[in-house]
Amino acid sequence: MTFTVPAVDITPYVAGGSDDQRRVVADAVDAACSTVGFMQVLGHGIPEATQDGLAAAIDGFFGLAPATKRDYWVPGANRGYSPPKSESLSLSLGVASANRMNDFFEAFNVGVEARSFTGLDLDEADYGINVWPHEVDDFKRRLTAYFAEAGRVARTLTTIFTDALGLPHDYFERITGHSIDVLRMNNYALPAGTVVAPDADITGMGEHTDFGIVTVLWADRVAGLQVLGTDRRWHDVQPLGGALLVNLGDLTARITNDRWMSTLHRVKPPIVDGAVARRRSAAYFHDGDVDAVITTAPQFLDADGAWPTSRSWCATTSPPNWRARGRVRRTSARSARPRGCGRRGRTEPAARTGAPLPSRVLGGSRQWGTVRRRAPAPSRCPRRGRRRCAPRRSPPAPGSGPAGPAPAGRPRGIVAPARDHRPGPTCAYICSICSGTAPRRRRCRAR
Ligand SMILES: O=C(O)CCC(=O)C(=O)O
Ligand SMILES: [Fe+2]
Repeated sequence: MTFTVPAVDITPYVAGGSDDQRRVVADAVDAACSTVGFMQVLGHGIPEATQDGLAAAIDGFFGLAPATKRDYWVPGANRGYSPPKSESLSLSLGVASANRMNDFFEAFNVGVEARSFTGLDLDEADYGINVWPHEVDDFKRRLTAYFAEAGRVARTLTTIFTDALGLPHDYFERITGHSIDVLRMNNYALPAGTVVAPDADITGMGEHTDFGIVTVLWADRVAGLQVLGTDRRWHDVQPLGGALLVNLGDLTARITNDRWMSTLHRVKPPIVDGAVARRRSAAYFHDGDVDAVITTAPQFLDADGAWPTSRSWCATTSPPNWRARGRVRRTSARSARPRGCGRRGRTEPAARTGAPLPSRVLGGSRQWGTVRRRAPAPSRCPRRGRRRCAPRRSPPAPGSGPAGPAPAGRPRGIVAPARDHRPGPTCAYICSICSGTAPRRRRCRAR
């Protein structure tokens, strides 16, 4: 099976188009979101000059001396600089990374501030306050210009989503009036002169799902981004010329009862001649209002109240991206659940009833460290009622692993409360760590 990230030209929504043209776009988006969770978006209308301005701002900042960059580190806030190895995104899945190393990317974040919504009495701590390095020419203007364009694209996409999903036309407007939107610029580079062994296991950014509504990703056409396919394999993805990559976050998966996919992805740079090619990206996260309540839209609840993807929860052979499968072949899938599955006969409360998920659990300072300390990853998988499979235990390299205090400085993401623990991708992910090192049954007791 070949893996492709479908290309969708959204011009009819950007520059005007007939109803028929828009329908074609909405159908293509529906297909991409149901089968891959990622798409290549063409016709987005962001001027090249604005993208060049973004690239110049990225180069300007990351080219500063390390000590200068650290002046813009705002621990505890989703703003400013995030130094290399200060974060480990696989912790968003409640586990340490397979190689026990933090991610080597460095990042800089800017975003919407609470104070820009006058009269709403929002808490600055839920949003963050931007810092603007004065050492970089035109930094604020360039980023503000790109931010506005990326936000426009994100909102255009949610308009397409309402058409594609048959939702009320103001569905997303109602939960994004003061959306916590953040632009995170990532720089994947090792210090000059670093020689990397050909078989070194280094992680640019650990595997994770995004947790908001939709992410608009500008990236260099350089290898490194990998997306997990339903075949359980990681696939290299680079943007097509002129395209932005777009992926869905966990909130959209929740709204659609996993009809649309929030897909695992990571950045693993290829090592060529002992070196890693520098790569830049800028992810615009459209995450929704801090006080929005995210529920499964009624049309995505099963008529009989059953959880449509229950097979995949426990199917020992189901791929991490289990959701589309379970949905598409709902009836037969259910009867084909494997024997001995601890989930058998149970129902999934949230999806069944559409129980609301307060997006406040996504908000706050959005610090991995902070959130993790408050809500440690459950040691039991609450939906299965069994112990979670444990990641491989080996002592971390000195000063490198996420053992010890959770890393402060992870400015995005949630560790959801137990009721939101998502056994599909999470458990599949953990098992993918276990696999290959020991018989799965011994290592992975949840299966
Ligand atoms: O750098 C990339 O291509 C991916 C970035 C990403 O996934 C993120 O920032 O969440
Ligand atoms: Fe991501």
